[in-house]
Amino acid sequence: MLSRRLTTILPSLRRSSSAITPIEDLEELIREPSSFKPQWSHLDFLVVHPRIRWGPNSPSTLRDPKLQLEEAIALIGTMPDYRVANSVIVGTDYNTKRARIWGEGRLHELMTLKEESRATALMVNVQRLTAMQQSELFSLFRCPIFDRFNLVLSIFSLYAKDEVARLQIALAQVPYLRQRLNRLRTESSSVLLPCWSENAVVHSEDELRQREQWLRKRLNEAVEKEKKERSKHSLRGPSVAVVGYTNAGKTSLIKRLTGSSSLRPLNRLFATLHTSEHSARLGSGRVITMADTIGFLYDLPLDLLASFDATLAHVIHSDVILHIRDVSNPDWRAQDEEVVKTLERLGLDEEDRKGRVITIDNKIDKGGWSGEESAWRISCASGEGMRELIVEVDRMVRMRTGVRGRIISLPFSSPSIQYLYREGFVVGEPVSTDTHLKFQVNMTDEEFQRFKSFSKEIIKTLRTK
Ligand SMILES: Nc1nc2c(ncn2[C@@H]2O[C@H](COP(=O)(O)OP(=O)(O)OP(=O)(O)O)[C@@H](O)[C@H]2O)c(=O)[nH]1
Ligand SMILES: [Mg+2]
Repeated sequence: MLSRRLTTILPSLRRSSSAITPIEDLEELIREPSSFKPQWSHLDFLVVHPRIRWGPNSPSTLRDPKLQLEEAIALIGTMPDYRVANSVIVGTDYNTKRARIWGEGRLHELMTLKEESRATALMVNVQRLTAMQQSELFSLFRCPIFDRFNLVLSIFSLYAKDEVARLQIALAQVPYLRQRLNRLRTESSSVLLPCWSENAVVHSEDELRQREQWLRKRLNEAVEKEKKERSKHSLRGPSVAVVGYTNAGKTSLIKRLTGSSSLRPLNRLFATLHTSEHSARLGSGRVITMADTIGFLYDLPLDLLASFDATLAHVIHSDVILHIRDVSNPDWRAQDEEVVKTLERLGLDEEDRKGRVITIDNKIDKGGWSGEESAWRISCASGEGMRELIVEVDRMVRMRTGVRGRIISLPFSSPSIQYLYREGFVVGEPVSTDTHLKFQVNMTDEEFQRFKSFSKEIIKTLRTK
């Protein structure tokens, strides 16, 4: 019989556990960043990676358990006050979905390890523990029990900078609560939730449905407002999005190509949590808008990803997508597979990918290469391969946006000249005749029509003056 009396001092909760948060309080929680925080301010983790034993039902995975454990440790390192006290890989028949995951012997070893390491939290490195598993593990370990889902949710809630992000996180928490509805009738329920403290027991399906509807409505409104704001400040030209596994070098690449001083590459998972846009000028003179995006992560739960759809959705509609991979990471193949899967889940099928995605092998200064002929090899650190990549981006942008070369002849004093330069349409030096300048420009048909109506407008204004 397992000892249920093994206790640890529970880390103090930010707020005392309460019943359901009424919608009015939720509103306040979402408005007020300082109250929207992970539930625990400081934790020392025992990280356990369950290595699934090979068997007829085991899932196929390219991943090395050691690398998976390292990634879980790096994820915890993303939180400023979370530390890893100890970590271990333990064989398991996880597929059997046993309530306690491991047998008694293994559990005893883990509980001893937790005590010896003075850990105050347990992280089981699986996508999501069932409500039953979480509750059972809590009754044994007497500390907060994390899986990848609630760890990622805690990270997101700590760094949620605006209302949209906070609403997305609150929405992502709904299915989590629903799964635990009515199942948990112990004290444990109040410490199982990653964000603010709530008690799943007192929720009813109706209350949750109301909350979900309210959150969706608020989220739609907030997204519309943000869209309007964005369109006011929106940058010009074709759109190029940079996607990839977290820490692959997306921000570094955009910083290299745009020189944007606001970008800060960091050696941290999820360093970028919000899409941002930056202007770059290609060799052809075209101005493009580059979007830096949130990194993908192995096993990032679908509903969590879906809750961040609002940000990622427009990325998928970019004219060109750069998929950057860190080929110096021994795990790059599995990461690559995960990114491709995620893009598919977001609606980018194989055919679409072929015509729109440029695959990039980054960090070649650290060694490693995918061996794939079609991948562009670069180093954001040394700048190697950058020139060739820019030429390829230019080619792809032109192909995707149907840009054609044209000659436009304008009088020396035409105000439209400024327009052509400002929009980045001009290629090379103009040729002058006695009265006119001849410009070689690259424009799509749509841009040409817009230019013509702009010129007409200008001429009209000049005439009426
Ligand atoms: N050696 C080397 N380091 C690189 C290179 N590119 C990026 N890095 C480093 O890799 C780390 C991650 O870079 P970021 O550009 O922040 O990566 P990211 O893909 O934006 O990461 P997230 O925003 O966290 O998803 C930083 O420490 C960079 O300095 C490279 O070509 N060579
Ligand atoms: Mg980044």
